Formats: sequence, structure tokens, C-alpha cells
Amino acid sequence: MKTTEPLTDLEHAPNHTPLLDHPQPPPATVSKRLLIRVLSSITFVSLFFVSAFLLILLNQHESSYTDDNLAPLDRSSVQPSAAERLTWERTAFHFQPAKNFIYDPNGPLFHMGWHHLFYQYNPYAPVWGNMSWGHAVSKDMINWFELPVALVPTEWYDIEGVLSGSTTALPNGQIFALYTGNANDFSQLQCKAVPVDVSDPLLVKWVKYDGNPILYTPPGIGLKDYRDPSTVWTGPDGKHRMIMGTKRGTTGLVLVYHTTDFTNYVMLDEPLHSVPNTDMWECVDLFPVSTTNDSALDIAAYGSGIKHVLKESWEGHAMDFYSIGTYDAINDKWTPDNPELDVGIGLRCDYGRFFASKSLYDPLKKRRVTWGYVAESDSADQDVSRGWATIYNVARTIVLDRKTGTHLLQWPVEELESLRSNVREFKEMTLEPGSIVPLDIGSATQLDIIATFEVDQEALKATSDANDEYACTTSSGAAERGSFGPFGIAVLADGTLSELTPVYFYIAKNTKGGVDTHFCTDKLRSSLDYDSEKVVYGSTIPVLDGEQITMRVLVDHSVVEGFAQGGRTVITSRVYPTKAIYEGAKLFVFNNATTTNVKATLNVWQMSHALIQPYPF
Ligand SMILES: OC[C@H]1O[C@@](CO)(OC[C@@]2(O[C@H]3O[C@H](CO)[C@@H](O)[C@H](O)[C@H]3O)O[C@H](CO)[C@@H](O)[C@@H]2O)[C@@H](O)[C@@H]1O
Repeated sequence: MKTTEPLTDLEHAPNHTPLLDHPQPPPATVSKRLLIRVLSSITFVSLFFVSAFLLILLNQHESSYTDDNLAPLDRSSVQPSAAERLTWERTAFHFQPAKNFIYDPNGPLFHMGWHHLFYQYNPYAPVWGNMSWGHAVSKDMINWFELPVALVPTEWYDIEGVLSGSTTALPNGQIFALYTGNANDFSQLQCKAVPVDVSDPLLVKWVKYDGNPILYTPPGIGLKDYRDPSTVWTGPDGKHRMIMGTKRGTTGLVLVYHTTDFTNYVMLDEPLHSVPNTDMWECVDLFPVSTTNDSALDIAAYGSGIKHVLKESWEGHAMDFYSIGTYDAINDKWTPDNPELDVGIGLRCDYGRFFASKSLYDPLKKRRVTWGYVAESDSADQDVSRGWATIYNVARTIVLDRKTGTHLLQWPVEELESLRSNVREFKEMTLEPGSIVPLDIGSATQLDIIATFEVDQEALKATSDANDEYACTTSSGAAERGSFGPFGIAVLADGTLSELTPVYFYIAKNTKGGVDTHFCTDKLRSSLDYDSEKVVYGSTIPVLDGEQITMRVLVDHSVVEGFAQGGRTVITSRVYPTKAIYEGAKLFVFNNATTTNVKATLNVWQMSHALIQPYPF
């Protein structure tokens, strides 16, 4: 197996050449185009013979870096039709129903051996509307059975939508859902529903409580700023609690309710927590994390060795923020460990597309798992053409990053690895400054990649090249070069690099003598299609002494999930290449730094399809 041998036309790129910054195609493509012009000016017969000759040449060229078993037909020079593109964009191992529109994950629940996922769903069209609770079950959170829609808008109090909420399973076996009803006047009212038969492992049928709504908007809160009730949990004092997000003015806050019967809820005078200038908090989540080990805790866990994470989703901005702090159950108050990293102003769950997340405690494997929705980033017209819109991330476990104490670690559930096959290993590839090297992996549209990078630490210490200003989001992406970055991988790239999505690190020495590491995903050239979002996502990421610089990247057609440093920082992106699809998709490793060599070691697995299908009743 080849490891470090690059594509002929990109081979041995001279140092300091901004390889990732050339809008013009590399030499091989220019010569192909010239040949095509020549071909078009000669007779049909010679066209036939010359084309045949060219095809042979191209095949020889491609066979030097593709695996015939995995990529039997090279179509990288063939422009797929619009219909082929849309078909290709559907993911293989990310949760999405057969058709139409999904949105917030609602009420994940473990019941009688099944993980239940409910979700905001429009059963009729691939756009927001008719919001209902879709329902799916899984044994492993990777393969899913779709069930009939659980709750649909039928009553005056939810006729404009059965909006987001949660489920609760009580120790006595009772199960109920709390959700926000979008009423006939669009005010947001809280409602309850229960499964018709709790002895049904699938919980197929649900019925709304006939006393709905159970909560009206409290004074001082906007009628449309009051939604997404949480799971109910029992505090150490035996009182049952529920929380909801809202805002007063531009202050985002969490309301706390107590209940004795799980139907009537009394709001406390004081919020659990509030942060000025953070606006409406949607889909709030409060959950415990252990400070002593990686075992997750049930929502009611309380006491020493426990921190509580507060998460909110920033209305209208598609960003989920979290903060780690202490929950005082006696006074129902939550306090952040670091006010500078408070909810809504500090750390994000994901620096790309990931919103309205909701976590679940999995009692089987004692882990907390989270899902958010990953919206499309192209146009609504495309959604209609595809017939579906929005997917979920691969279920992620969440634990406290006990090394930093400041971050969470999010990581794809281990069950995902059952889809892996055909690993390719690339060991200690030395990447010179300005180099980009194709990896001989065959098909490159469904991948699980783990990559570690070594940078010369002595050179880093010695450099006087300091840059406090660097930020992924304001940079020019992987084309912007410094002494120690960017370096990483380029996924869903075509052979000529006219389309590519680099996922990379950029290390910058700061003026205080320290070093800042940035983890970024560059979508500036992900697609030649004009209507795609052109951004660079990312954030700084702590890299502790003695840690390797490492990333895991999941590639699944139109989604790229990047996890740096074991999931300390996560970036999820939607990408819509036009050429880098089907057999046209390639994987590269690159170092676009100006002065420093980087050593890269990669394991790349092919990923098969998860099964997502209707339940076979
Ligand atoms: O599906 C409703 C749940 O989704 C959440 C968070 O994602 O709220 C989104 C919200 O906005 C949607 O509806 C708007 C139309 O009213 C539409 O313009 C927007 O693009 C959609 O995201 O849904 C409610 C109700 O409409 C609105 O107040 C929110 O901004 C969650 O909070 C809801 O439960």
C-alpha cells in the first residue's frame, strides 16, 4: 500500500507555495483543458481516436492512486447532473427520516431496551411547518426504525405546532411528555401527553392530556418567548423540578418550576440563572457530569464530585452554548465556574452547524449522549428539490474534560465503529511547508478518519513570529499561511482541488510568549455552487503539555463532523460539492505552513450505511 506518494500534478510542491490558495487549476487540469480545445477543433473521427487515447492516459494516471475495488469507475472529470448531486447529498450514517423536514431533537428516552428519539418533524414538506413529534427507536443509536408520528397539531392550544419539549420516565414506570403548544394565536403554552400503553416497548401511541394547556405564559414574559420544557427530575430534597428557557428584554434566562403531581407546575420567583444580552434561550438542558470519572450520571445526580452543565440554544443564531458550573438544589440556583465562560457568551457545543441539542442518560452504558440538528446550509429550493432537509449529528457522548476542567468532551458513540471497514494507515508522513498529498484510500465519501500531527516544538518556541489576531472565522481559511499552520486534512476534494473542505489546525504564537492553537473548518471552497454558505468555522482549543495534536473527522456525503483533542472542540459542517462527489471525491493531507515541517499519522476507515427504515410491524 502506498502511503506518502503524492499525485503527480501536485507532487513535490515547492516550499512556500500557497498550494491551497490557487484559484486557477493545477497544471494537469490546464493541459486537459487545452487538449479538450484541440479535440473540439478536429474531425469526429480523430476526436474518437484521440479521446480513446486520452481515456487510457487518464485511467493510467488514476490507477496510480485509487483502489480499483473501491473506485472502479473514475468520474472525476464528469460533471454529475443536478439530480445525481441531490441524490448523493443524502447521508449514509447520520439520522434522517426518509423524507421531509426534521428539526429539534425532542424527548430522548430509554424504555424497555429501546432508545427512543422524538423530533420536530413536518410530515408533509421539507420545510418548517406542521410541527409534529416524529418518532424513531434504536438499539444502538446508529441504526433506526422509524415509527408513526407520535404527536400532531390537533387542538386549539397546539394547532400551529407541537413544538419542542422532553419526556420523563418516573421510577414508578409512568412516562409522560411535556411540550410547547403553538396555539391558534401563536402564543406558546405548555402541554402534556402520555403514551397509551407503557407496556409497549415501542410506545407507539400517544394521547394528549385533556386538561391542556397545563401552563400559560407568566406575566412579564412574551407570549412567543416561552417554550421547550425540560425533563422533570427529583432533587435531593424530594421536590420535582422542571426548567424552561425564556428572555426578559434581552436577558436570556431559565425559569424553574416545582411540581408534586407532574401535571401542575408552580414557577419559582427567581430564575435558575440569567445572562444579560444573550437574548432568548431555547431548548435549555441542565445535566450533571462527574468530576472524578467518565461515567455519566442520571439527571437527578447531586452532591460531591459533580458539576452541572447548563446549555442553551440561542434563538435565531443557530448556536448552542454551554457552561460548566455548580447547581445549588436547595436554592435552585446555578453558578458558572468562570463568569467569563457563562452560558451564551463562552463555549459553544459545536462551532459549526449544530442546534437545539438535547441530551439523554443511557442507563445501559452509563453515558450521556447528545443530539442536535444539523441544518442544511444551501437554499430552501434545494431542500424542496431533495425532498428532505436537516439531519442529526452522530450521537455523541458527553463527559467533563477532567484535564482542562473548563471544557466538555464530545465523541461519537462507540457503536459507530461497527460501520468501519478497510482501514488504511499512513504513518509519520513528513509534510513539507506548502504541501498537499492525496491519500490512496479509494472511495472518499463515507469515512471515519483519525489524524495526529507532530510539529517541531523547538521551532515553535524559538520563533519570533507572533500573531494574537488570528481567528478561524475571520481568516481566509486554509489559504492563510503562518509559520505553524494551517495543517490538517482536506475532505471531499476533487482531484484538481477546485473543491475542497479543509479541516485543520493553525498554531500561532501569542505576544505573551504562549501558543494558541485553533481548530477550523474552511467552507470557502467546499462547493463550486454559488448558493452555498462561504464561511470558515472554528475556535481556539486548549492543547495541554504532552498532548498530541489530534483530530477525528467523519465524512458522510454532505456532512463533515470534526472533533479535535478528543472532542474538546467540535465543528460540524454541511457541504455540497459538485465535482468532489461519487468517485470524484478524494482525501488529502496538507501542511500549508510557511516554514515548519509537520509529521502526520492517519488511520482512515471506510464507513458503511446505517439502517434507517420503517419499523416492520
Ligand atoms: O420547531 C419549534 C421549535 O424550534 C425552536 C428551536 O429550534 O424554535 C424555533 C422557532 O422558529 C421556527 O419558527 C419560525 C416561524 O414561526 C420560523 O421563522 C423559524 O425559521 C423557525 O426556526 O419556532 C418557534 C415557533 O415558531 C419560534 O418561536 C422559534 O424562533 C424551539 O424553541 C421550538 O420549540
